[in-house]
Amino acid sequence: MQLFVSSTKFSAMGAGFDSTIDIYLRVRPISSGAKAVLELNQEEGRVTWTIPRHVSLGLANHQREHFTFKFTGLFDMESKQDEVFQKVAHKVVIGSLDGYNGTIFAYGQTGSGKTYTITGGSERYVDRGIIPRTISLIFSEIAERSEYAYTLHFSYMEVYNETGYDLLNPDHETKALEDLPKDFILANEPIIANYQFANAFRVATNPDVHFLQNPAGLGRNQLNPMHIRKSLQTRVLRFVMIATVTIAQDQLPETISTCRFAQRVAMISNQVTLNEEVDPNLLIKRLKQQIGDLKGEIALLRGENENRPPLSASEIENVRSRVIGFLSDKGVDTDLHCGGSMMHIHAAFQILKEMLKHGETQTIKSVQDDNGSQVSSESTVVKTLQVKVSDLQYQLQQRDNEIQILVAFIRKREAAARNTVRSASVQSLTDRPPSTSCRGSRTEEKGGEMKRSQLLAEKNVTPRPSKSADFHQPKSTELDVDLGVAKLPVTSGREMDKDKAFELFSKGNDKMEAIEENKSLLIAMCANAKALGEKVNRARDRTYKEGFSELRDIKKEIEHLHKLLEHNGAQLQADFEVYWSAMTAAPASTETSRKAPIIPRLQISSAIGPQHQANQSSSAEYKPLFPFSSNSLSARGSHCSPLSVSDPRSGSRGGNDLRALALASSKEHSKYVKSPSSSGAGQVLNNLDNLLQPIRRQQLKESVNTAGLQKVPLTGNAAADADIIAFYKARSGVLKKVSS
Ligand SMILES: Nc1ncnc2c1ncn2[C@@H]1O[C@H](COP(=O)(O)OP(=O)(O)OP(=O)(O)O)[C@@H](O)[C@H]1O
Repeated sequence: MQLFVSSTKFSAMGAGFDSTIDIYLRVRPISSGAKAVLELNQEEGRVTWTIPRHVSLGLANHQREHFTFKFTGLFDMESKQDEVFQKVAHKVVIGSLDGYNGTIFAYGQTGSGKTYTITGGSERYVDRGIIPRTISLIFSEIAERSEYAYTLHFSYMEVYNETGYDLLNPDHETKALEDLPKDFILANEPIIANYQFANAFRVATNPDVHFLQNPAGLGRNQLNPMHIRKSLQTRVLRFVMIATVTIAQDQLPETISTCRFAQRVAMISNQVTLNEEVDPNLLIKRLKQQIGDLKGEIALLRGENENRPPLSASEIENVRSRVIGFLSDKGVDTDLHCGGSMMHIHAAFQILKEMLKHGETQTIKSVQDDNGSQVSSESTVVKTLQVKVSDLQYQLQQRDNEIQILVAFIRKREAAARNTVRSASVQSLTDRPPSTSCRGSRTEEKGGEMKRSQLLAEKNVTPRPSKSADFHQPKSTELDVDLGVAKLPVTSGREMDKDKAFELFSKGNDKMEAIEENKSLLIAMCANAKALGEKVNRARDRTYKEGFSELRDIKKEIEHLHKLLEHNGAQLQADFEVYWSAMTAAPASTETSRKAPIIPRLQISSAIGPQHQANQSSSAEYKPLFPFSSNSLSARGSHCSPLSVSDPRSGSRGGNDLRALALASSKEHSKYVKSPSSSGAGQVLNNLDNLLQPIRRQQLKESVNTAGLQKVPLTGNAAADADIIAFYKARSGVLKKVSS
């Protein structure tokens, strides 16, 4: 899928859905001093321009006073970049992630705000345009869509009439469109090095994103419908278009022409289809499965594959209960699923036949008894009763199963308890001479009780005390021993079967009861502790994750702001160099100072921070605030810096040269601006990195564990480790594929 963001409308999101192209109108604020001649009225998506008569008289279109155009939406002079993005681009970007190509295209006369809308203003963060906001949205969306893997290709091109050139290619070679690879829009290699968001691409998961930028100065006359069709074919016609206009008097004809053009574009029908690229292996697997299913169905219909033994009684019962369920269901659409073979189907019909016969007998009986009035109700009652019986049988079976499980469980517990108590009690019983009492000595018994209490106290469990610490006194030491409940014939303690003796001994013994009770308590508490532990872990994971993604987003924003500040700083310094050269080269006449247009820019730029101003006046030891080298800045090319110093819109390459010159000499004069190492943003980023580090480590560890890659040699460096793990995961994927 591709998303083109270019200096133009696209709205339809449904597969195979026909729609017209959405056209938005954006009105640029007029410059101070310019005269607004158009009155803008908006109602129900219609925009009406009212031109005062004295203005319209000067127009070539014969004194029309009203023009009415229809747009999907209007952004007036007050509209902010965020609003434009949310209304125009958000759905297109999300649509591109869902598999629909998307194009956002700004169209309008020179200076009407195409670049401002698409790329954004270069000085204030809030002024960032559709491209940077799109990139942010794509990355935050794919972070949420962990079930998909995305690969992002990014290109940045200028298309001017029939030529285009790659803004990310350092040689900036201009080529005719037909000389560019035919699929240049589809398959540009990821060119990211020069773009300020390059770091973000480390994530390496994204949809194809293509950004097109029309050149400075490209107006309505150069980019007409003919060029659109020839250059970018239907692909570009799947778009959202933003028509940019100004209501200044001198732009009036262009504004009206832009609106007319927009109306024509709005009439183009736009068909959007879902791009689905399926992994060939997955497709083969899916088709094989389909073939298997179809073969099974054919065999079933032909009555083949029935060389299996006849249905067992329980299988027939199963079919019967399904048939009963089917008949008792009141829904008309209910299906009868009686099993996977012809035999099952035959059995179902057989059962139905029996039931029908049975119903007939009942009917005949009923007719004889009652002369017909109860026929249907009686057969219904029979059916209902049959259903109930079958239900009850089923429930009985369930209960039986549960009882079996419980009995097995209790037996297991009893055996465990026997082992514990036997070592403490039975041992003393059998080791003692037969003439002595079977009761243990008080000291031993107390000792045993103490151990149990200590154990339970350590586990923080309140034990149930035994009713009596003593065993019953024996009535006879010769023939039998009174164990309170059971009489145990004694010939010799040593000859007695130990297990049997213990069983009889412990039966009804209140100590045994206490042990059982305390044991259940312990089990319950363990289960509770386990549940609580899991709950705590879940809560902790959730909090960590939420906190982490919030921190990561904030960090992204701060990094961006930081870069923006650096960039603005470099501009400021360059502007200052130009200003300084001009001031030092020319004689300092009052006239020159009055004409110098650069001074207000210095004042604006100094708004970077009051601290900067204070430092400037208090010390001569300043380092550059934004230490771009002249090389690094010129390598960024025209897409990274405005073209001129005094007027960012002038588009003059001369302005660029001036800046390059200024930057070359900026090292010498860099003392006027403060070092970034002490800047607040740098500090905040460091702090955030420190905060994110342990969480990243934890995430890395988790991803290693999840992937079963515990033996992967890691370096301790988060970025390097992430690459190593990605490599190992890819490798194990390939091995799996090869082995399958
Ligand atoms: N909505 C707006 N709010 C504030 N300033 C704006 C707005 N639109 C445009 N501008 C400013 O107006 C000037 C011209 O805008 P921009 O460069 O975007 O025009 P353009 O249509 O791209 O022109 P060209 O076709 O010559 O490249 C710039 O200084 C820009 O910052």
